[in-house]
Amino acid sequence: MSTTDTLAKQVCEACHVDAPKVTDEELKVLIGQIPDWVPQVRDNVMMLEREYKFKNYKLAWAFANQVSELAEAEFHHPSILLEWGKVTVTWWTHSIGGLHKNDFICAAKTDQLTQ
Ligand SMILES: C[C@H](O)[C@H](O)[C@H]1CNC2=NC(N)=NC(=O)C2=N1
Repeated sequence: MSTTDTLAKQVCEACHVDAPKVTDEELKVLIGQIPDWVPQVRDNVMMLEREYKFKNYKLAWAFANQVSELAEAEFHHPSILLEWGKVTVTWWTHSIGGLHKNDFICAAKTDQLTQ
């Protein structure tokens, strides 16, 4: 079982405003488990982002719906940009303005949707 699988098998914990952001050390370890995801910083908020490519709009739309279902199941919600043949998914934790372990779990779960 890959470390991504391990991460994907975990469930998100309820996140409160004083939940800890991942440390730099944790970031290094966790990002290694989801190698296709890129840390991005926007308005001083660190996020995880990945682009998924599809043959057409309909397939991209169906994937975006699967990600939305995942978000509701985990009650942790990403930004989803749906375009023709492409879906960009961005995870971060609004309540702490940065990255929590939940974001890495959800990124790994998002990857599993394409397998
Ligand atoms: C309003 C609602 O409680 C919040 O948006 C919840 C649910 N979904 C969430 N999703 C994300 N990504 N971060 C949050 O802090 C969060 N909190």
